[in-house]
Amino acid sequence: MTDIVRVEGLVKRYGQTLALDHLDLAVAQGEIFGLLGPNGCGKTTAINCILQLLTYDRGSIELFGEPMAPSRHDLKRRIGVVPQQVAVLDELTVRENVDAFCALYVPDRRERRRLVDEALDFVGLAEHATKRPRRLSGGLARRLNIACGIAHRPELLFLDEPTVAVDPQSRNAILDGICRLRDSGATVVYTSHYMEEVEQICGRVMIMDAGRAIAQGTCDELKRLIDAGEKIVAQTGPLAPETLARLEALPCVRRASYADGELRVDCAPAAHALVDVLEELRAAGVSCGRVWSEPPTLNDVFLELCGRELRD
Ligand SMILES: Nc1ncnc2c1ncn2[C@@H]1O[C@H](COP(=O)(O)OP(=O)(O)OP(=O)(O)O)[C@@H](O)[C@H]1O
Repeated sequence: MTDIVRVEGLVKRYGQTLALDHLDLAVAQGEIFGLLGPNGCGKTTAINCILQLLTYDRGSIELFGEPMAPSRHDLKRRIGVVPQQVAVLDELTVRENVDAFCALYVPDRRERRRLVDEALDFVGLAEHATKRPRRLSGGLARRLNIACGIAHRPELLFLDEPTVAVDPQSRNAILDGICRLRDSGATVVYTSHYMEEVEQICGRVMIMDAGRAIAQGTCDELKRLIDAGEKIVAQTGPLAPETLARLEALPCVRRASYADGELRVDCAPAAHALVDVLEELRAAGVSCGRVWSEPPTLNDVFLELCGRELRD
């Protein structure tokens, strides 16, 4: 598969702050690639360097197989950007905003009318087309931000935390829309500090911390990097210490603990421990309320690789 984005050894300093520390990145055609990391890890800086909106100290950047440079307007034309902050003009209506951004790339007025209509439909804003942006809710304003970034039909789209502080309905509409863009052939780079979103839509993910790539791969590949399996949780009455000890003695169990009416059992990777755990509880005469099993999450991966929670 062709790499649409290829970044090698990217270094960016802001004074004493090393924001990007020899970052390598390769995004294949037609994938949604997630940049996942806590606030301040360098996601926005990476995107802005790739787009040549920031100068950088070292490294090489290729887009569509060609070297990227500030003067490469031919490449920039093929890119869409949805910045982290909603960046629209309050003096213009919703429709006029999308048209103004689209006009940067598409001079023909009639073609633009069709593209703007399609973009407004796509993000579900057609009925708000004549409103001023300030009359939109936060979620709808973010959808407008997206419409402005996609109306000219970019082949490569950068979305920088597009769902921060949006309502669940707009969030789902945004995530669904991004998958539809991928299905129509676009390549998407998606930054987020929400692991659930990244797991939901990204084919491959890079975990970033302190300007560095900590790990990358599919979500399943990342989870296989760590030494953790499923968590089993059971609602029970208080448990005797011997019961916890017997559970911990099971070969598939790493740790068992009890707090606030819930038994929590951390299992070894790839272990199928539920039956063994339930049998041990039954043998000890413990009855359970609700019992569930949670697979490891990207937060567990981040915790193990970086020593802290993704959101702390
Ligand atoms: N203009 C700037 N001047 C100085 N330091 C900056 C500047 N912009 C970013 N930084 C620093 O560079 C590092 C990376 O910031 P960046 O905004 O790229 O991270 P991020 O992962 O996108 O975080 P967020 O999700 O909060 O935007 C941080 O330590 C930040 O404080």
